[in-house]
Amino acid sequence: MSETEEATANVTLFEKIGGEAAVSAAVDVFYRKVLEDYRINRFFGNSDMDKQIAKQKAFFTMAFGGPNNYTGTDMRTAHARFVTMGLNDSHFDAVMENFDATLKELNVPADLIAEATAIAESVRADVLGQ
Ligand code: HEM
Repeated sequence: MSETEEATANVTLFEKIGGEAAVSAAVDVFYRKVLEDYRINRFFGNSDMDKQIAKQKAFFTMAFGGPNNYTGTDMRTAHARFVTMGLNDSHFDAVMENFDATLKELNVPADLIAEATAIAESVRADVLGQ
């Protein structure tokens, strides 16, 4: 390992991506895209988006290795009622497309996008009740 690699080995994705400001900006852009996406926006028809955005910021902050202030529900429980509405892999894929497009738009380097995407992918089975 080079000195630079050693120095960055313990840095969390949260820090590498740019900390609170970057996660906050990314979640705002992400939900703008999700709400414009006809494939998935119906699921958010009854949602309080300010609350949802705040929960999602806390969730991704925790999932990316930042401070854990997430007080929301676990992923399986939180999405169970949407599974009964037909939530499936195609919807999850659409969310991931918006996630990827958001990080690209914010010029997040490709290796960090790959790391963030793997984390988001890791909740697929829980979100879909599989
Ligand atoms: C990377 C995948 C996903 C993550 C990390 C995620 C994360 C979250 C979190 C943290 C919450 C808040 C839970 C709470 O209320 O305590 C939530 C709620 C919700 N999610 Fe997801 N979610 C994902 C995928 C999806 C997908 C694929 C859909 C539908 C297309 C979806 C639709 C919703 C809706 C509608 C709510 C409820 C908002 C409300 O309370 O009204 N999520 N999600």
